[in-house]
Amino acid sequence: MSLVIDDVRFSYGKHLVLDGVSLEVQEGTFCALLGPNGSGKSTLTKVVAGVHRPASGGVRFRGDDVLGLGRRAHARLIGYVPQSAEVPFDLTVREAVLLGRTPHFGIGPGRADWERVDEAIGLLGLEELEGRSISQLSGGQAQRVLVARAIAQDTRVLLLDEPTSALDLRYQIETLQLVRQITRSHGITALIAIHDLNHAGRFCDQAVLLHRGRIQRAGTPAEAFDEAALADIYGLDVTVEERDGYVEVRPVVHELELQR
Ligand SMILES: Nc1ncnc2c1ncn2[C@@H]1O[C@H](COP(=O)(O)OP(=O)(O)OP(=O)(O)O)[C@@H](O)[C@H]1O
Repeated sequence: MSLVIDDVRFSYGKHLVLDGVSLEVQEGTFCALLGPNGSGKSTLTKVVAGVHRPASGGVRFRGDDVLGLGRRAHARLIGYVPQSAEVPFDLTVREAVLLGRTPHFGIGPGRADWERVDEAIGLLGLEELEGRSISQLSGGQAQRVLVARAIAQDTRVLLLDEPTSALDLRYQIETLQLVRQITRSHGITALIAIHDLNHAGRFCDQAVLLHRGRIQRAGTPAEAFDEAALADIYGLDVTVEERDGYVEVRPVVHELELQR
């Protein structure tokens, strides 16, 4: 039982961005997508989210084709947290989180929908902001609303595209802990595009390193974070050590020699 990405190729015009990406993520696994800027992480999450249609290859969940699903069925199966989202009209935080419930209800939300909304607002610590207009939120607050919306959507798969990039340290940790916890408690499969190798090493079960649209290494973080491979992919020397049971990656920083 797993999410399978099978030999996906995708181009923007003539620019090939995903060059035969294959990946299997078991149910209940928290998987990190890592790699330098422009390596294809966002594009891969967008393909799985149904935003982009691949030129070839497929995505399956529990053996069923995901990309052929209608919009509503897809949204009941897969939740997606984009890097940022524009909402065409102004909403309160609570209304924005309710948008996550639209694949589940008919004419209007029922009590169970509002319960899920309130639960997600509580999980993301947004209670004090719930009546606030989303146009008045800080970047990090808006990012937490997007995560709450996806959690309220109550899907089997959760895709998160750099959901912690605007969060302060406490909310970064809390959000990653929350996602890890729901993968454990609800058997949800989560795929997160993230830059911080150490956060991935601390919270994720599986790590996938993308470079120029291809997977270079995959496995547990300890397996994937190979010093030579990371140096090659990022163009920077690093050391990898185990600390308190987790892998820790540190850049080797050479002082810049500035020309006078
Ligand atoms: N809408 C677009 N049109 C054309 N090219 C795009 C588009 N979006 C992304 N690209 C290009 O595709 C490549 C992969 O981009 P993508 O956003 O998937 O990378 P990423 O690994 O998520 O990068 P980052 O870490 O900077 O967010 C890049 O070269 C980028 O310039």
